[in-house]
Amino acid sequence: MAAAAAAGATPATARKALLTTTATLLSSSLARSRRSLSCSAAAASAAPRIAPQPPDLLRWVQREGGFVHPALRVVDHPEHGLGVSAAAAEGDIPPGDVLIALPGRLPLRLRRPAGAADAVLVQLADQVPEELWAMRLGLRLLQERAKSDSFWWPYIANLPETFTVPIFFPGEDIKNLQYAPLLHQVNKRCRFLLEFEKEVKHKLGTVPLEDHPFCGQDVNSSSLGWAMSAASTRAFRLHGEIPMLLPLIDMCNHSFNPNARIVQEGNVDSPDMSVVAETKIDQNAAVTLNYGCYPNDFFLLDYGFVITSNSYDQVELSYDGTLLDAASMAAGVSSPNFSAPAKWQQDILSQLNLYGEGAILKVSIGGPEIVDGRLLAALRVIIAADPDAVSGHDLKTLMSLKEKAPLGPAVEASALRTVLALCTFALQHFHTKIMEDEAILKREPPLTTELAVQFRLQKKLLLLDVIQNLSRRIKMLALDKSTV
Ligand SMILES: C[S@@+](CC[C@H](N)C(=O)[O-])C[C@H]1O[C@@H](n2cnc3c(N)ncnc32)[C@H](O)[C@@H]1O
Repeated sequence: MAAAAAAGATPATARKALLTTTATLLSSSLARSRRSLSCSAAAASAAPRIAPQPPDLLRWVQREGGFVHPALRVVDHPEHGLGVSAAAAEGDIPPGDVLIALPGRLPLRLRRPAGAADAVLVQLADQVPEELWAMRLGLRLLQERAKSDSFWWPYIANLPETFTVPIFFPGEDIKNLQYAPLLHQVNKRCRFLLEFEKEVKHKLGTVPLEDHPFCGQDVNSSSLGWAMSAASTRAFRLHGEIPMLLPLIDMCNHSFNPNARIVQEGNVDSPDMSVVAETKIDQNAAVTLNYGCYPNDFFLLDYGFVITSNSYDQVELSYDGTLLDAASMAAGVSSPNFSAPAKWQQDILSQLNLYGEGAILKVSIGGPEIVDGRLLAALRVIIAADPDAVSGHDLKTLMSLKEKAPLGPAVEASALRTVLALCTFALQHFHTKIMEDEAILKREPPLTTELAVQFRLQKKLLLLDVIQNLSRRIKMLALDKSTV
C-alpha cells in the first residue's frame, strides 16, 4: 500500500503554455463577425467577467421565455463570487415554489451537426476522452464565444474570465498541493490540453474559413483550458446524461445543505430545466444547490474551491502488500502476510477486487465510511489468519466498521491499529506540518496558494480525525475485553 501524498509538479512547459495570454486574431476580414478567445491566468480575487459590463442575465432569461421568481437577484458573495439570492423586502419563498425555469432552447450543449462547422466541432469532440467531457462541452462554448452574433452572448458575457482550477496554478502552488493523486490529475489535464491544441490546430489547418467552428480564430491550450474550466465549473449532468450549461441556474453556488434543487422536464432534445425551492428561503438568503457529495479533490479540480470540514473528503491510498506488512508490524502484528496471502485469503481478496487480474487497488481513508470497506475487510481477513473464524461471515459484514469486531476484539484492534499506522505514514508524506499550513493561511497569501495550502491542510485534519476516531474504538475494544 503506497501512501498517496507526495510532491510532484506539472511539467514547466505545460504550465507556461497554459498561463500564457494568447489571442491570435487571424484574417482581418472576419474581425467583425467574431469575438476574441483571449484568456488569462488565474485571478488573485473574484474573477472578472468576459465582458466588462455584461448584459443583465436575469432580464435576458425572462426575455427569452424563461421564468425568474420576482424575489431573485444576482449578487456578489464575498467568498463564492456571484450568486443568486432572495432579495430583502420580498418576503420568504415557501418550499415548492419555482425559482427559475428555462425553456428548452436556453441550455447550451453539444448539438447534432447543423452544418459543416458543427460537423468539424463534433469530430474534434470525438477525440476527447469521455472522462474529459467538460472539454467536449467547452468546444461548443468556445464556438459560441467566437461568434459576434451568438444567441448565447448575454450568457457568455457574464462568464468569469478566469478560473481558480489547478491547471492554471503557478508551479509553486501546484507543488504546494503535496498530494500525489491530485497532482497526477492536474498533470494529466495539462498534458491533454497541450496535445489537444496540436490536434485542433492540425485539423483546423485544412478547414475552409466558412466551415471553421471558431470563425477562423486560433485556438490554443489557454483558450481550450478556459473553455474546459468554464464547463467543469458550471455544467450540470442530470441523471448522468449529456452535460449542459444552464444560464442563470449556474449562478447558484454550492452547499451540502442546499435550499433548492434542479428539476428536469421535457425530452432529451429539448429539456425544460427549473430550480425549485427545497426548503423555505429567507429574505437575503443565497439560493444554493448541491453540486454533489464528493471529496475536495473533485471540488478543487473541477470547480476551483476547497470545502473545509468536508465530511466526504478522503485520502487515497493504493493497496500494496509490502506497505501493509510494514504498517501492521508498526501496529504490533507479529508476522503479517499481506505480501503473501494464503490461497483462501487470495479468494476473499479477489472477491474484494484487491487481488488478481483487473484488481482495483485504489482504496481510501475518510469520508462517511471512515475506512474503505474493501480495505477494512482485507485487513480483518489477513490478520485473522484463520479460515474457520472467517468462513461464517459474509463480505458485507467484514466490510462494515459498524459491525463491531466480527472476527473478535484482538483481530479488530490489530486491524484498526494498522489503519492508524497507515494514517501516520500518509501524514509523513506531506512536507509541512499542520501548524505551518495554518500560519501560511493566516498571512493571507495569494488565492492559488491559499487554495493549495487549504487543500493539503484539510487532508491532514481528516487523517487526524480518523486517528482520533479509531483510537476511541480501540479503547472501547479494550474496555469490552476487560469487562468480559
Ligand atoms: C456554478 S458556478 C456558481 C456561480 C459563480 N459563483 C460565479 O461567480 O459565476 C460555480 C463556481 O462558484 C464558486 N462557488 C460555488 N459554490 C461555492 C462554495 N460553496 N464555496 C466556494 N466557492 C463556490 C466556485 O468558483 C465555482 O467554480
